[in-house]
Amino acid sequence: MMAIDPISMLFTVGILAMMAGGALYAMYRGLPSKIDGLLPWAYALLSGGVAALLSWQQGGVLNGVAFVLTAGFYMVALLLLLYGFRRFNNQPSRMTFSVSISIVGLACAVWVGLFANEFYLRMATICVYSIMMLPVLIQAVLSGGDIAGQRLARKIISGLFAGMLVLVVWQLVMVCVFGRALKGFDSSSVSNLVFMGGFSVLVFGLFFGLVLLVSGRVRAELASLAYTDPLTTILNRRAFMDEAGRALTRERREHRPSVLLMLDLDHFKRINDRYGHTQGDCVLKQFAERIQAGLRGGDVFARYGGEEFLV
Ligand SMILES: Nc1nc2c(ncn2[C@@H]2O[C@H](COP(=O)(O)OP(=O)(O)OP(=O)(O)O)[C@@H](O)[C@H]2O)c(=O)[nH]1
Repeated sequence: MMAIDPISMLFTVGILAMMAGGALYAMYRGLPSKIDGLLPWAYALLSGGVAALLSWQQGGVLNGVAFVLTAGFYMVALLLLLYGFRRFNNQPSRMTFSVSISIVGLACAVWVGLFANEFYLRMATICVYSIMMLPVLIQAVLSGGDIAGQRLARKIISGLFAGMLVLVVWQLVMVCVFGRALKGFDSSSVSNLVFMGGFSVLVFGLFFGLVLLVSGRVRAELASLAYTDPLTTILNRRAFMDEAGRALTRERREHRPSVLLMLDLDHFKRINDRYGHTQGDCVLKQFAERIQAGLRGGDVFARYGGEEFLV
C-alpha cells in the first residue's frame, strides 16, 4: 500500500495555498471594480503557504527560529483572512480582540520556540491560538448577511473553518494525551494524516469558497451597473423594458390592466442653461427621490432618459 506522508502533505498545502493566493491576486488586478477584501485574502493565502512550506522544509519538526517564523506567518494569514471578510462585508475593520490574541499567541510562540524545545508545546500553542481565532472567523463569514448568490459560498467557508476547528481541537486532545511522546509529524499516525489532509482540503475549499463569494459580488455589481441609472440610482430604461414585458404577460394572464405613466420635466433645458448642469443633476435626483417616496411597493419607477421618467 502506498504510504501518505504528512510531511509531503505540508508541501502540497504550501504550494496549493501559494497558487490560490496568486490566483486571487490576479483576480484582484483583473477586476474592474477592485473588490474589497480580495487583496487581504490573496496575501493571507500566500502567507499561509509560506508557513506550510517553511515547516515542510524543516521536516515538520521546526527548530526554534523556524517555529517562530512559521507561527508568525500562520497568525498573519488568519488575521488577513479576518480583515478581508470585514472589508468584503463593509464592516468596521477594528480587530482589537483578534490582534490582541495574536500578539499574546506570538509571544507564547517566541517563548516556546526559543526556550522550550518540545514538539508538543509548539503544537499546543498553534492549536490554542487556532481555537481562539477560528470562531471569530466563522462569525465574520456568517455576519455578511444572507445575500442571494453568496449564501452557498458563506456556508462552504464557515463549514470549512468549523471543520478546521474540530481538527485542531482533536490535535490538542492528542497533544494533551500523548504530550512528550509526540516528537513530530509521525507518518504512521492516522491522527497526523487526518490533520494534514484536513488542512489540504481546507486550503483548496477555502479558495473555491472565496472565488464563489467574489463571483457572487461581481454578478451583483454587473447587474446593478446594467439596470441602474447612475445619477438617480433608480432603474434605467433597459430594466424598465424588462419589467414592462413581465407586467404585460401578467396582465394578459390575469386580465388585470396595468397603467403606464410618463413624466417629463417641462423646460428642463432652461434650468441647465441658467444654473448649470450640476444644479440640473440635483433637480433630477430630487425629482426622482420625491416621486419614489410617493410610490406603492409594487410600482416600477425608472428613468427613461434625460428628463423623462416612467412609472
Ligand atoms: N443636468 C442634466 N441635464 C440633462 C441630463 N440628461 C439630459 N439633460 C438635459 O435635458 C435637456 C432636455 O432638453 P429638451 O428635450 O429640449 O427638454 P425640455 O427643455 O424640458 O423641453 P420640453 O420637454 O419640450 O419641455 C437637455 O438640455 C439635456 O442636456 C442629465 O443627466 N443631467
